[in-house]
Amino acid sequence: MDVDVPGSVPAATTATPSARNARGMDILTARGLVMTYGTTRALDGVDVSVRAGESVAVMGPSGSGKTTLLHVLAGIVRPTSGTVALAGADLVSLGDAQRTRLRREDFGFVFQSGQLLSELPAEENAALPLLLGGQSRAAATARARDLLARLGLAGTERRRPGELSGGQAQRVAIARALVGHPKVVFADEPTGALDQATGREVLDLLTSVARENGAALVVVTHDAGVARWCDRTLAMRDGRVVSEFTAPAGALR
Ligand SMILES: Nc1ncnc2c1ncn2[C@@H]1O[C@H](COP(=O)(O)OP(=O)(O)OP(=O)(O)O)[C@@H](O)[C@H]1O
Repeated sequence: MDVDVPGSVPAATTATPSARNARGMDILTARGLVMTYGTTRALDGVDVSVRAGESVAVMGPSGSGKTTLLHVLAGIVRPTSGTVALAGADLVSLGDAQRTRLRREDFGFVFQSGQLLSELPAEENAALPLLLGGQSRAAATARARDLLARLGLAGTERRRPGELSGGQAQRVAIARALVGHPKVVFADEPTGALDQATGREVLDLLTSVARENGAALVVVTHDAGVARWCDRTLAMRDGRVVSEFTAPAGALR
């Protein structure tokens, strides 16, 4: 699809110092990202900064490099060249074990669908990162239940994924992404498998609950209405960020 970002203007003219400092310090900074697959330049010189607690939507046509950018920012793949730093620490040069630990402790992930374990009830699915990290079952499920309630799922904590609607299952996945107090949540088409109304409800919850929990959010989406909930929207084309829209300060979000 084509990007339709209302009022979008070239990136270089939007990021004024006052707007950039509105929410906090840069937590994630990428410079000069290039990613080539054979002759394809999936990323062709991308600079991106994400501030602590900020929500950033990434939009663009199919093949423009959105998922590649998300994976490089999250340390899932190494770029061909360029740097990614989390709170000043260079992700690209870390060893695999350190990058895995950092991903587990500092990042949360929400994918399109199919990420819950079918045999576990909602609260254990949501608590999983804490349980795997060695937290007590009581503390982990208490935190998970709090988040599930905030996401409108009070009363469904003991249901297994097969007993939840698609929108409810994605809300459990959001709880799981946030349960460990990550610095950044990455979401790749988190509403792609949902109808538009349910998808918008889930996006609204994802952005507001991430904000409440102090997590920055980077979300790849085809829903042009996402600018309504995110602080900033980046539009990509041919491996580059071609425009950027910053929501006005004080916008109702
Ligand atoms: N592992 C890979 N091997 C080879 N080429 C790849 C690989 N991953 C991505 N590409 C190519 O890089 C380009 C960008 O892909 P990417 O998945 O990042 O785009 P996208 O904007 O997320 O697309 P979509 O909206 O369709 O998911 C495409 O041309 C794609 O074919």
